[in-house]
Amino acid sequence: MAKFIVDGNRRLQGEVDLQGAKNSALPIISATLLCSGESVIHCCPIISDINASIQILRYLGCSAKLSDHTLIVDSKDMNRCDIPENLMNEMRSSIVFLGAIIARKGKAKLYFPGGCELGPRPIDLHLSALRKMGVIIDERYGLITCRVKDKLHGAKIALPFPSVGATENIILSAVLAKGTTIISNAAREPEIVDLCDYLVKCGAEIYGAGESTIYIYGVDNLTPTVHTIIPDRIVASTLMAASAVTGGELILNGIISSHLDGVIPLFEEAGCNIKVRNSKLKIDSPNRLKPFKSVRTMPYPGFPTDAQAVMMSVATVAKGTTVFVENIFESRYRHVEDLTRLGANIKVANKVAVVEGVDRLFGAKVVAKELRGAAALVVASLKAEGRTEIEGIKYLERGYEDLEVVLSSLGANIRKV
Ligand SMILES: CC(=O)N[C@H]1[C@@H](OP(=O)(O)OP(=O)(O)OC[C@H]2O[C@@H](n3ccc(=O)[nH]c3=O)[C@H](O)[C@@H]2O)O[C@H](CO)[C@@H](O)[C@@H]1O
Ligand SMILES: C=C(OP(=O)(O)O)C(=O)O
Repeated sequence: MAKFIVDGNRRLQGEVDLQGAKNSALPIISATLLCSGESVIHCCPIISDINASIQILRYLGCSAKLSDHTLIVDSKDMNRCDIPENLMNEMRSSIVFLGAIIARKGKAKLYFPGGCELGPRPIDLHLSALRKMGVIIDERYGLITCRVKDKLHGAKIALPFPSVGATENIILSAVLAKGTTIISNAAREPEIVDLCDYLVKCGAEIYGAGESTIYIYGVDNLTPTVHTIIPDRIVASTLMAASAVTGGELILNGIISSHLDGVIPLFEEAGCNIKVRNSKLKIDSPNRLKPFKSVRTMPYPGFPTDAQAVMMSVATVAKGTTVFVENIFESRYRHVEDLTRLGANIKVANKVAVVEGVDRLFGAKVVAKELRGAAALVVASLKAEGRTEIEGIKYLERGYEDLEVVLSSLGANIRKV
């Protein structure tokens, strides 16, 4: 089992290029099933979730080749409409193959998805929307069997919560459905916009992506295209957090600053000086950070739940108290126990965590339990005095490409063993 060894308390300094967004690449990869032929996806991050998606594409009969961050998918020979349990278990995003397979084949047989445990992650909103669009669904023994009686048809779908995955599955099924689909209370994340941009380039008719109401007019077919994945705003937040805890100076290349609107003001509250020019962001951090006023996770454009854990690592060494409220997932404080092991002072009660900043953190052996919790441990370990060993790196590798190499290039003493 791979682990990180980190000798902390070194100031980070330097410049890095941002990787492509995992949460954008994954639904776009499943969307390649909708255009029979060769799609070219640039800036694809090299991470284990992308590898899992490639395995699913190949199982379905498509060819998929990832080389130098460009993924070429040819879906013309797609000849299956099922995904086996082991591949579904690899990641949460396996579920966004559902909408695309149904749209392309009129039937699908999938298991419930796996992925990081953050509390219950039902897919009831995905399934009830598909039912409204004419899909007959049987759920038994963890298997979801779907078939379309006649043709997939558009529908008016009001989501009770702006679920990212449900919005993506509805879009994927609606682009080739007969008639109009209107999604109200749709998720507004930049990754939804990127998926829609890709589909529109393929010939889909989608209006309102990035807003709460999305209109999709079904078309007869889509043609493959070339697309570049947007930069990863959560990796950007993680690197900013890593730099901030060490009092460092970091330049991030390739950002879209509006995607960081929920995050940048918090770093400024903490006393960091941030300058943005075009796609470059520079963050200079003081030796001692101030606490955040509060960190409350919300659907986009609010503060992203995926950046909560790394911001908590920043708060552990601020001079004062920060209150966190996790509003999206029931169990997204699993990193707290290990941060405490490094010397952090954190109390959790249900969705609230209160972090009293401490003067120093100290290296220890810790075990990551999920993706962003793993990133939070890496951030804290960079500040900790002495050696930290972080197990559970496989979770980190779901979403971060060569994080230890990136951090080493900034002066961190971190290695994978
Ligand atoms: C691959 C990907 O893009 N993952 C992101 C996506 O996950 P994901 O798409 O799974 O997240 P959702 O937006 O669907 O989930 C948010 C909340 O809605 C609930 N819910 C969701 C669907 C449903 O059918 N029923 C239901 O109750 C979930 O349990 C959760 O409490 O958005 C999350 C919220 O921004 C991010 O943390 C994940 O990184
Ligand atoms: C929770 C995440 O991903 P997933 O939905 O794929 O588990 C994440 O990216 O932080």
